[in-house]
Amino acid sequence: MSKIIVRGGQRLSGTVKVSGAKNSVLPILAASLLANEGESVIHDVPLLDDVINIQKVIGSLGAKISYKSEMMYIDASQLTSFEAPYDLVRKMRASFLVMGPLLARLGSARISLPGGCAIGTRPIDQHLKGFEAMGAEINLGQGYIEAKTNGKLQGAKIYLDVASVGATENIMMAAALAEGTTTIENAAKEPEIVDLANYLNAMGAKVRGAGTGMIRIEGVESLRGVAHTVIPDRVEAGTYIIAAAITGGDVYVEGAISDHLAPVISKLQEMGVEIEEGDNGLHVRANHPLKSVDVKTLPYPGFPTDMQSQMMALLMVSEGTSIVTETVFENRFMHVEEFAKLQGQIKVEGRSAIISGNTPLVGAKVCATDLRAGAALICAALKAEGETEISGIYHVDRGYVNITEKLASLGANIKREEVITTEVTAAEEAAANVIKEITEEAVPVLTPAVAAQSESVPPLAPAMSADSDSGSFKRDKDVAAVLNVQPTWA
Ligand SMILES: CC(=O)N[C@H]1[C@@H](OP(=O)(O)OP(=O)(O)OC[C@H]2O[C@@H](n3ccc(=O)[nH]c3=O)[C@H](O)[C@@H]2O)O[C@H](CO)[C@@H](O)[C@@H]1O
Ligand SMILES: C=C(OP(=O)(O)O)C(=O)O
Repeated sequence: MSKIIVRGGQRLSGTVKVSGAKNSVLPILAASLLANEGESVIHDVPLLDDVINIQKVIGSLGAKISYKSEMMYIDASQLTSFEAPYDLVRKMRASFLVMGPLLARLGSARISLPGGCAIGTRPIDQHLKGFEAMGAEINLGQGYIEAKTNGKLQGAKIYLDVASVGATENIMMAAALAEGTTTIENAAKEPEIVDLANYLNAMGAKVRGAGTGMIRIEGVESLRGVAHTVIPDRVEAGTYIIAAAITGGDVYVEGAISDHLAPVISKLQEMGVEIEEGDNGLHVRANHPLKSVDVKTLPYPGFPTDMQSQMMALLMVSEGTSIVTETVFENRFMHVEEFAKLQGQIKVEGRSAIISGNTPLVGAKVCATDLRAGAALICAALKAEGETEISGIYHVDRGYVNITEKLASLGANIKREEVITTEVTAAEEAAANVIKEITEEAVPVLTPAVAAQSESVPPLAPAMSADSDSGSFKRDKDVAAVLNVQPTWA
């Protein structure tokens, strides 16, 4: 376990380079499973905990996968298993993205229910609805989802009830090798969807319309491994922009793409932050006081939920009152309690948080309750008076490459310390309880503190064999209901 210690008050200046996007590289690595010939070489791969984890998942399926100097090499010509086991999948949401490729390539997939940040119920009903429309039979039980097809998947017309990023990606990958044409209506439009479509098309797929609400995929016979460079991480870039702004700094965020960050840039400019387009990045300058603004998270091209907590950190020290409304995930305000320990003044009312600005933040011991909450606490700590100690850093390691080194290079007084403890903080317990409430019927639960320490050796995935066809998987309506939980505020 690690903690990050920040002594606030340093104004950031200099250049910081953005790494490849976590949310692009994860589906792209999963899509590599679709190639039955040739090696894929993925460039600008950020070596994050999530990437290491999906590398293990892909390796456990029999593909050859290795990493060197920000490049991932994948040869999926021989797959030996269609099962992604609990020990690997529980750690992150995106591991469920191997379901579509496995189903399309092998006609079978058995995947544990996915983990990820405890920011909401995060059902997967839209993924399953898509697979079923393409002719897959889905069974649920013992915390696993098993999908099977009789022959090839069939192209279908699929309307997503919510514009889910993961469901759009999973269905797009499955449809790439299906027979006939698939349309995804109300598809997610995120830049990571476009990146995945570009990769699939380079592999030989026929995907059109990615980046719009209607994606059309004409199935092809086979796909091959190719080289591809992952887009820069817009959330990492946004986090450094906020870090610069909160310290009244002057920072060049190299690699940041303004189009991908349009709503974040607009809101920051409304607050008085200067953001200028450079040759290959964004130049950020801020002079306090900054003005308050209201923010509402929405699917792309709206304000990203993954930037909500970092924005809230900045609003705490800006002038006036702001309202932040979270519409994507129903439990994404867990950082508010942690901000209160830094003396932030925030009141939560349903889906909105009301932030009283101009608060002098004071350092304290806090805990990252999820990935972006951890990043937001680091931003707040950069402005707080005195020392802030942030635990729960394993969340941050899922999404940020070398965050302490990058911020230190901009002049931040920040360091990382390894700690050996079995203590579970109240915040970690709360985060674990959320996962528990959501999944107690479906998957066993480990508290994050225990989970982070127990690097258990994953069991060997079963080789493909006839007995995988056993009737031990019965559709369990109760579990299905759990998977389809509606947000409490909907
Ligand atoms: C690895 C990755 O790319 N993660 C991103 C992805 O997560 P992820 O793909 O999990 O997020 P989704 O877009 O699927 O979720 C959006 C909303 O749809 C709901 N939903 C989703 C699927 C489903 O089958 N049924 C359903 O109801 C979710 O509960 C949520 O309320 O998009 C989120 C929203 O931009 C980001 O915060 C995550 O960083
Ligand atoms: C919520 C996030 O990630 P995931 O979907 O992998 O949990 C995130 O990147 O902020």
